[in-house]
Amino acid sequence: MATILSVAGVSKTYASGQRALEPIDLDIEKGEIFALLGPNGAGKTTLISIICGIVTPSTGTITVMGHDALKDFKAARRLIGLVPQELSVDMFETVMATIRFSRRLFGKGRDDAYLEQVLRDLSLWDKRNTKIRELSGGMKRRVLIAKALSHEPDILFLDEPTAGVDVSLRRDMWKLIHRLRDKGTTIILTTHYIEEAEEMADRVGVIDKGRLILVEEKTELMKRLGKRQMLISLQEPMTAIPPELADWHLEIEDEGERLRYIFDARAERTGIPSLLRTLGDLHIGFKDLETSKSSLEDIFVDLVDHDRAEVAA
Ligand SMILES: Nc1ncnc2c1ncn2[C@@H]1O[C@H](COP(=O)(O)OP(=O)(O)OP(=O)(O)O)[C@@H](O)[C@H]1O
Repeated sequence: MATILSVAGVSKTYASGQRALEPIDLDIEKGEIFALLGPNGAGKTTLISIICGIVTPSTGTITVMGHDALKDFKAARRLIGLVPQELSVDMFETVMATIRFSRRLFGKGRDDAYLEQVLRDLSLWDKRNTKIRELSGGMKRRVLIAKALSHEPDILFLDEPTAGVDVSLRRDMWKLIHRLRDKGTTIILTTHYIEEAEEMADRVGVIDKGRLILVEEKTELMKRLGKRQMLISLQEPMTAIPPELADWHLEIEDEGERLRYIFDARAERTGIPSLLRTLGDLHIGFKDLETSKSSLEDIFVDLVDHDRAEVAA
């Protein structure tokens, strides 16, 4: 895969003295969906704003398809579309006028056929002559995406694309983002919703207190750090784990009604058959078994907690 965007040694200390980013190195591959995860104030918006030329970095360089984003700002910026968190449109303009204007700002010639396609893809075509203030919140968000796509960018940044959006609209957005990727757009999004990253991202970056603490393929990450667990609902409550079951490190839950067995999702041998055999030998009856995998959310919380514990130590 070719690198489309390269961030090298980018750090930021705001004029207030607030250190928002420690030096960050990150390469984005052409055609991927990259999700940047992090708690509030971690530095996600700062990083995106630096790449998009809205905030000046304190150190470092950014290269967008061979263009230095600081020295050759216009050329680099033309390759990028940004969907900001906040509404940034003239509410009294129509949808079509807004995106035509935005396209012109980037020095692109008029191309109504392209803009029609963008609006159709976003289910906004019927609203093209509607003033933005008359649209619903979800539609307004789509206009922001249309605006960001108006100049045919190669890379699309979405800062919290579905914050405050209801579940069905969120799912529509996910489909839309997938479609854009299928058409060849590279997508970088920030999100609080881990489910969003789990659903969409090819790769995940985790940022905490201005440091990029991890960048990894999502499926690898989930395999590597994911755990599985089995819940065993007992016929008779248990007060203490019998010594014969010590090897499995079981936990007693629900006042003895359930046993929890946590095991490694990668392990070939899970220990479940021998555990069940031993339960049988001990005449411990169970009503139900339930297994589940940890979600990206569990992994994320573990990672950030672990990172904070290390920084504090
Ligand atoms: N213009 C600014 N001046 C001073 N400090 C700022 C400025 N913008 C952001 N910060 C600080 O920089 C840090 C990182 O903020 P940033 O907005 O990048 O985080 P974030 O990960 O996007 O957070 P959120 O998820 O809440 O949007 C925070 O401590 C924030 O208070």
